[in-house]
Amino acid sequence: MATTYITAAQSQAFDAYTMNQIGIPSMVLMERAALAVAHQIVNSTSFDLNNVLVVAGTGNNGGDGVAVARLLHLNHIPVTIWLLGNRDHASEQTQQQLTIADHYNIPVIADQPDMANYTTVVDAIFGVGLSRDITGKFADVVDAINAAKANVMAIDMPTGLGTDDGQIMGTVVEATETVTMSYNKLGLATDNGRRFGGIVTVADIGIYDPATLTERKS
Ligand SMILES: NC(=O)C1=CN([C@@H]2O[C@H](COP(=O)(O)OP(=O)(O)OC[C@H]3O[C@@H](n4cnc5c(N)ncnc54)[C@H](O)[C@@H]3O)[C@@H](O)[C@H]2O)[C@H](O)CC1
Ligand SMILES: [K+]
Repeated sequence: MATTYITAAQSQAFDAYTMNQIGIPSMVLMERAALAVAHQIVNSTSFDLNNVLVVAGTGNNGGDGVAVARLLHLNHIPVTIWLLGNRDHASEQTQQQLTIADHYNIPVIADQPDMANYTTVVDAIFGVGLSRDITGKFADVVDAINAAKANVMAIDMPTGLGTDDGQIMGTVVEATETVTMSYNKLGLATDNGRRFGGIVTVADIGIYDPATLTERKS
């Protein structure tokens, strides 16, 4: 069966269709995404789970990351969330995920930690919402992740890699693995995609392609 590759716009359109036309709540899609990522982190041989750092943006990619942190915590894996930005400016779903994480007393830090303390990093900074070059503080965070020895699991896309064309948008996370939602992404099928996305897993999270009204093909 041929693999389907999509763009960021298609990904966002399929999400919207599944939520708004079919009626699956965004938090359900986010939970299914997080379950797929957590499952891969636990079952892959790539990751030493002694101490995990989830680096989360304030968009829904970050929301996925916060949900992954909670799932790892429930799996008795030590995990810390490094939240990049103001919690009050986070998306509705990400704020809800942070409130949930608070109930489990999962530490949420704002300042860069000593990266040498962590054995695995989860890249939940930007996904298909990346819309411009990464600069300033965000670029410094990407550099810190790449300088660390820990293996990296990227959620949906390695932060900084263009979803549609695999262009490096200022800088890019060097991921060991990527779990991308619903369909593979055109940017992951490029030389940069292979180099910075690492091993790619496509997670079926119940997103439907409105054009074919069928489940994900493969
Ligand atoms: N229900 C759903 O929509 C699901 C989405 N999933 C996950 O959501 C992300 C896409 O989330 P979104 O909030 O649209 O965008 P990001 O989190 O990727 O980016 C956040 C935000 O950041 C801003 N931004 C973009 N580029 C830059 C930059 N270079 N510097 C600073 N800020 C930037 C921009 O405003 C973005 O909106 C998707 O990847 C999935 O991980 C779920 O997985 C499934 C359900
Ligand atoms: K990411």
